[in-house]
Amino acid sequence: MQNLYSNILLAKKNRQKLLAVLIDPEKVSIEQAVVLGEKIKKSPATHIFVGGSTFNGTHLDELISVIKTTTQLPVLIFPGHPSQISNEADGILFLSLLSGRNPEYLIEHHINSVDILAKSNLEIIPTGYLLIDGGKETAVQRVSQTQPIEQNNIELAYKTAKAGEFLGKKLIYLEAGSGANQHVSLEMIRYVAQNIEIPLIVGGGIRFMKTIQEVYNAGADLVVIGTAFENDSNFFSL
Ligand SMILES: CC(C)=CCC/C(C)=C/CC/C(C)=C/CC/C(C)=C/COP(=O)(O)OP(=O)(O)O
Ligand SMILES: O=P(O)(O)OC[C@@H](O)CO
Ligand SMILES: [Mg+2]
Repeated sequence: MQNLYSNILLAKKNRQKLLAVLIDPEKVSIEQAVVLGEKIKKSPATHIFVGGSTFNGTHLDELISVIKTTTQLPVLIFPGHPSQISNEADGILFLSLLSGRNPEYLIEHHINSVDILAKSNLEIIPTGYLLIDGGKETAVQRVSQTQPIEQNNIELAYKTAKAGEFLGKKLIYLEAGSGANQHVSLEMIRYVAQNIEIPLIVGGGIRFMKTIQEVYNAGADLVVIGTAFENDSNFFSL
């Protein structure tokens, strides 16, 4: 029995902020994974997310088991596709792309994941995933063929997140897209965080330690760092 979600809730209750490092399996070899795992172990990260928009699942089990030899941090699958599910992880963010209107990303991939998930020990965490315009076309947008919510449409972001909560999602993830020019605005984070009960994840385009703090202060419970750590594995010690 996993307790990933209850630990996230507990952290929120205690105002303890969480930090996930995103590992893109397409960019990391098995050899590199050992070094990366050691770096993550020394970093302030509390979670490891594994996933990529275009990854096809090759060497995923091995990659995760190698990472797990280096660190005890919980590993959560952050899937772009059902092929990215691995039983070596601890849990999965069962994303539904609520900002878009593509049925594949609202329900189809989920149906196609049932056989593997029903047999797995993964803790499944229903997550409302909202793509917010980050100033350039992102991989998620391209792959999912959906339009992001405009940065200035705070009302729509809020209503989409709240509808997700009413639907029973356990987390809301505001995503500006990997390598976004602009992260989700602090104003949008503040408004959404103040008006939902469930924990809020924010990621995409966050490049500085200072920004992580600002995003926390605006109300994010968990921040995701991908590109900044991919480009510099000493990012957190700067
Ligand atoms: C439910 C299952 C198993 C699959 C569908 C899950 C859904 C709805 C995904 C939403 C759309 C999507 C393609 C999300 C990708 C999330 C992700 C892993 C992002 C990180 O990858 P990037 O870093 O953006 O990709 P690149 O490195 O390829 O640019
Ligand atoms: O790569 P970055 O820009 O840090 O984005 C992380 C994550 O939110 C992408 O899905
Ligand atoms: Mg990436």
